[in-house]
Amino acid sequence: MQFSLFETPDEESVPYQLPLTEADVRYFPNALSKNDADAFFERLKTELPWRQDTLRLFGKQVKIPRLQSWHGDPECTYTYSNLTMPPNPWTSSLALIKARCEALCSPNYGTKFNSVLANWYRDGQDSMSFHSDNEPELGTNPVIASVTLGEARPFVLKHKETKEKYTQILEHGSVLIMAGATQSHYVHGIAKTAKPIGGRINLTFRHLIQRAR
Ligand SMILES: O=C(O)CCC(=O)C(=O)O
Ligand SMILES: [Fe+2]
Repeated sequence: MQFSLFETPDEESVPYQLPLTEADVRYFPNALSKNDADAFFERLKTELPWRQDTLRLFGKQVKIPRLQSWHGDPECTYTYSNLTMPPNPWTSSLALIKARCEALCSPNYGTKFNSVLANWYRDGQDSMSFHSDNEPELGTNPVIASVTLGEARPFVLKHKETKEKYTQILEHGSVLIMAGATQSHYVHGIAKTAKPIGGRINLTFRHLIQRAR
């Protein structure tokens, strides 16, 4: 399969700064062209080694309501909700999308990503509860690039103190960049919906800091 990753010229990917206090969140609606986004969506569904992970909650093993796959440089073992995940290697599509996210980050942050968490929301019953991406490995004020492929879903940011909520619909081919103090002041999540909807793949690119040994 041939990807024309930079089919969308940079100047068309104008970011929208979300009107949030104590946060820095930018939304690029057409970060990937429609053709590339369609092709990546189909390819990632079959290319990634999707796992159904479970969590221990109130003494019971509970299935996480989505499938996941963790990828990155070899040193990027990730601990998430008591799960320790050694990284799967980069695939060609993940590496191409990573390059696109780094290009979008370059004017403001110059972040290079070394890992990505892929989430597959199979239907409206799959979700992600409110959380902050504030694991110690991410360091202070992490830059996180979140890519959406497939069904658009509302992404809700909630201020930790005022509880004020802001919703951004994340569309097919979009990239959302969270930076600055966003993780310190807000939680974010994807709610379930009873509507009959299709699948969505989300990729959150991160830069993990290696702990001194
Ligand atoms: O699916 C999304 O848009 C959010 C994913 C997310 O918050 C995460 O992986 O930490
Ligand atoms: Fe998150």
